Amino acid sequence: MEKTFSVHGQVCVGIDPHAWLLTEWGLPDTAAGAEAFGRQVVAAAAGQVGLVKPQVAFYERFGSAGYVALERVLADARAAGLLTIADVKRGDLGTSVEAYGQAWLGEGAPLEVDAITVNAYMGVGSLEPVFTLAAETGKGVFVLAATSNPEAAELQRAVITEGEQAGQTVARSVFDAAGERNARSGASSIGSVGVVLGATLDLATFGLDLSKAPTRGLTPILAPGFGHQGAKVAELRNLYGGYAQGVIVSESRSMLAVGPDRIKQAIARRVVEAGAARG
Ligand SMILES: O=C(O)c1cc(=O)[nH]c(=O)n1[C@@H]1O[C@H](COP(=O)(O)O)[C@@H](O)[C@H]1O
Repeated sequence: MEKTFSVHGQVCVGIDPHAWLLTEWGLPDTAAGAEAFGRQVVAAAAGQVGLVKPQVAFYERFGSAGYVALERVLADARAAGLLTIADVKRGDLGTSVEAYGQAWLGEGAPLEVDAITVNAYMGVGSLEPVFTLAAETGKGVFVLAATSNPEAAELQRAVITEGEQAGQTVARSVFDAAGERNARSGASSIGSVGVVLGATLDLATFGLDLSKAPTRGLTPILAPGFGHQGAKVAELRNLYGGYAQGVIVSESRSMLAVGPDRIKQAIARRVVEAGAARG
């Protein structure tokens, strides 16, 4: 990831083929339309950024044809040297979560990507098989910790009353669990267990203090919420403090909505802004 960041910066282009976007791009709201959309976004992103994040839901709505479309988009991204984050928000236990891991992070799997988003509602520990697989394959996992949607605050700000994490918010316990794994793995730079921290949030109200970077194993942060949801790239350092070097600045609609003819320029603009914000 450091190499990607140093060569291409921290911007990630979201690939979210909403029905209305397909219409605006002159494409049908079908699997073929979502495929063409994804492949055009990949072509525009190639060479400008290091990361793309397809939102799997927009492909899944077309069933098996949607998955074939997604496989082709992912193949294009790989061929273009882009790292891929599948936004699947999976979560389960035991051998079931292990199977999800193999589906997305397994070497040679049809849907193989470089990282996935996961949900810790069944406990961070339930995701251990995916963390193990990610470490073995050199891939990444982003655990939802403080998400950008307003409905999440009640649950994610809730304070734990029992066990080792008593007194911490749920969001903080997820963040700390990721940090512990990155430090434990001996990573001297950016670790493989990341968290999702929405850029629209006041993270202090989630019990999170990001002012100082850890001395071992920086936890990477997937940061959606820029652009359409209102967060500003120029605020990167204010939002993520000592962790700013490991933040993936993710945007979908705000870049995609400019249309196929102008998306390349929109991406280029954001890369410059994020570079300036990172300092
Ligand atoms: O995991 C995510 O990527 C995610 C987490 C979060 O807290 N908020 C959030 O918006 N997302 C995703 O990031 C994308 C945001 O899209 P835009 O709001 O169009 O930039 C969508 O695919 C969301 O599902």
